[in-house]
Amino acid sequence: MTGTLILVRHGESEWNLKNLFTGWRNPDLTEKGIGEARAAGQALKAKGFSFDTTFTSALKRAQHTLDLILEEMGIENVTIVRNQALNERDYGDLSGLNKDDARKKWGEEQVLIWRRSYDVPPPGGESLKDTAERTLPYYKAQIEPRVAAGETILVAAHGNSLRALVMAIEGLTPEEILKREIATGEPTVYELKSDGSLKERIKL
Ligand SMILES: O=C(O)[C@@H](CO)OP(=O)(O)O
Repeated sequence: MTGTLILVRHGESEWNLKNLFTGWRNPDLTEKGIGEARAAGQALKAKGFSFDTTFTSALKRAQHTLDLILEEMGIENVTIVRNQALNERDYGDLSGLNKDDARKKWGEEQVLIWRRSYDVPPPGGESLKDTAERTLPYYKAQIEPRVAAGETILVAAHGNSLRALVMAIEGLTPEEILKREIATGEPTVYELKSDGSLKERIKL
């Protein structure tokens, strides 16, 4: 038996547009982000998907994206599980700062290390490794068993919480996952085997 896991990053947020470090701060989607979420819903509808359960983070931009996808698909009665284990990585003291201003203050290289190293956290925040250490146990306990049992599950989350999941599902190294940019509002479909391992990755 195979199950289906669909991962989607939220649409463009107000702080993506302003080029601010976001993390656990809580901006909503922009008009463009709303359009991206609706387009994701249309793409999933065109493929005939329906969901046994859906998951999202405790943050507005991901929750709103999920709501818009379900609305576009005409799905009203599905369970929505919201949990902060799926939140974006906490950017600590960088949260709310402009990414270009941060580069001017700390230098290009240091900011790149904070943004795209595996285990160097930004001051007061989480590295990707820290993020994976809270996101993966949640995935293993709450999401993977459902997919392994043959369900179809949609997860609307964030660039770095999804990186943690993709790394585990695709068996990527830290170097490989850090090169993977997860675009806003573009669903990826994974067919998983009954032991949770990857059968096929389909980009919509
Ligand atoms: O600001 C953030 O929270 C994230 C995602 O937008 O940024 P980055 O691309 O640096 O991981």
